[in-house]
This record gives sequence, C-alpha cells and structure tokens, in this order.
Amino acid sequence: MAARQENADKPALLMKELTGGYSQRRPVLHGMSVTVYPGEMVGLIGLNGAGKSTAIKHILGLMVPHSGEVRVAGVTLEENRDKYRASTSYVPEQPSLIPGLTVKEHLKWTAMAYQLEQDVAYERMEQLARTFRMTEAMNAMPETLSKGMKQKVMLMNALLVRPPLLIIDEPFLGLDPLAIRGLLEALEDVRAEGSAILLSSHILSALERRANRLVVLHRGHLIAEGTPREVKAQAGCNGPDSTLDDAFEALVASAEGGVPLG
Ligand SMILES: Nc1ncnc2c1ncn2[C@@H]1O[C@H](COP(=O)(O)OP(=O)(O)OP(=O)(O)O)[C@@H](O)[C@H]1O
Repeated sequence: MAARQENADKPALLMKELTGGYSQRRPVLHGMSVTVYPGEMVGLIGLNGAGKSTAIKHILGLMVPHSGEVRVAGVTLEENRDKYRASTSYVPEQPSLIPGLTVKEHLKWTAMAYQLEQDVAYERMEQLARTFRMTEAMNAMPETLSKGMKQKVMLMNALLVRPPLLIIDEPFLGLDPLAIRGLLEALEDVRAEGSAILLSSHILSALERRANRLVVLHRGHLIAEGTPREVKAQAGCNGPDSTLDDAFEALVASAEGGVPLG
C-alpha cells in the first residue's frame, strides 16, 4: 500500500478504455481499464475465453488497440518503443526455451540483454536456483528437463530481471508445491523492490491469499475489481467461509443474467 501511495501518479501499467481483439468487427475486449502500481500484485481472472491472454497480448504490444491506450512505465509503445519493451518481462503459459543453451546460459543471456550488472546477476541467479531447487540443473539442456522444470527456467529468467512490470500467465500449472511456494515468495521479494506484477491464473486460492487486487474479466468486460475482500463483497459473498471461488461463480452468474448481486 505504501508503494502504491508513493507512486500513485506513476502506474507501472495503465490500460485505459482498451477495446481490442483479432478483428475490428468483433472486438474481444470492450473498454477495459486496469491500473497496476509499483509494488502491487494484481490478479487477472476470468473463464476460458474471457480475454485474459488477449489483454496480455495488447499489453505486450503484440496487438494494436482498436481504441484506448496502454502505457507501461509511463509511455506508450509508439512514444518510446525501447523503454516500453525494456520495462516489461513476460512469462507465457507454455515454456519456450532455446535448444542448445543450458539453464545457466539462458539466465546469462537474459542478464546481458537487460544489461544487468554481473555481480547482481550472479547473486540473483544463485538465489533463484536455490528458491526453485534448480541448482543441480543449471548446466542441463532444456530438452532434458521436465515440463515443470522448463516452466521454472522461464520464471527464473523473468525474476532475474525485475522490470517495472512483470506479466505472468498461469504460472502455477505444472509446478510442484514447493515450487509454487518458492514462486510466491520470490514474487514478494520482487514486489518489495518495486516491480508491479500482473498475474493471470485460474488458481483463485493463491490469488485470494497473495494478490493486492483482482480484475475479473467476463466476455471481454471488466465485471469486478478490487481487493479480494472487495471483490467478494461485490459478489455478495461476505460470510467468513466464503471463498474467492464462490465469489467468482456468483459474479459470472450475475453477468450472464442470473442472480442479481448485492
Ligand atoms: N488468434 C486468435 N484469433 C481469433 N480469435 C482468437 C484468437 N485467440 C483467441 N481468440 C478468441 O478471443 C477470445 C478470448 O480468448 P483469450 O485467449 O484471450 O481467452 P483467455 O481468457 O486467455 O482464456 P484461457 O483461460 O482459456 O487461456 C475467445 O473468444 C477466443 O476464441
């Protein structure tokens, strides 16, 4: 919260009234506005097909908005392409590693690309290897790693950089319980240093415990936003045993024309 107040005028991500998608005639996103401040972790949730990945593609500058704008670290892609790109680090749902480069070489390459100081890079690499229990796999080739280990390498690369905005798409799938715990702790460290995190996931229990705020997307419309407690209240789920899963189900039912909320 303190970080948010200090940087209230400098969001890491400012998505304003974004309408976008794959065809002008049938937008996927309808006037979506999301702000993420330095030091915050915001959870992006929604059913399959709700538009989460499409929103992420717009933030990454891989798709051009039909209207509205996206600012990362204060700039649009058109205003300052280099700053925009250097300010974001992205972990996709599907790991994609470079054949022929060891785990350590992937990390070194990332450190060079983002011009990290060598001492800082090595210290973080060692820490990340311990956090994700990958010390023994640092010299392994990607093709010899398990699916979860490949995902860990992707996460380690993103966490090495600590950019203003870290975007992670469904990070928990395929990770073992200790890796999930390690990831959540590593994200806390990254946030403490001022990075903002936008995390898309269907694992609502983790977001309920760890996210500062949630953005609930349904059919490309933002249907709820706020702290986990606020989102539950918006869904009318105020009981002590109510979970974010209960709230999400109620919000979707309401958006589909079912039970009115409140
Ligand atoms: N390449 C594409 N071309 C055309 N339409 C697409 C494309 N990718 C996704 N869509 C459509 O855009 C809508 C939103 O999809 P999107 O992938 O953003 O959903 P999502 O919330 O990320 O879903 P999931 O939880 O399944 O990953 C869906 O109706 C989908 O069919």
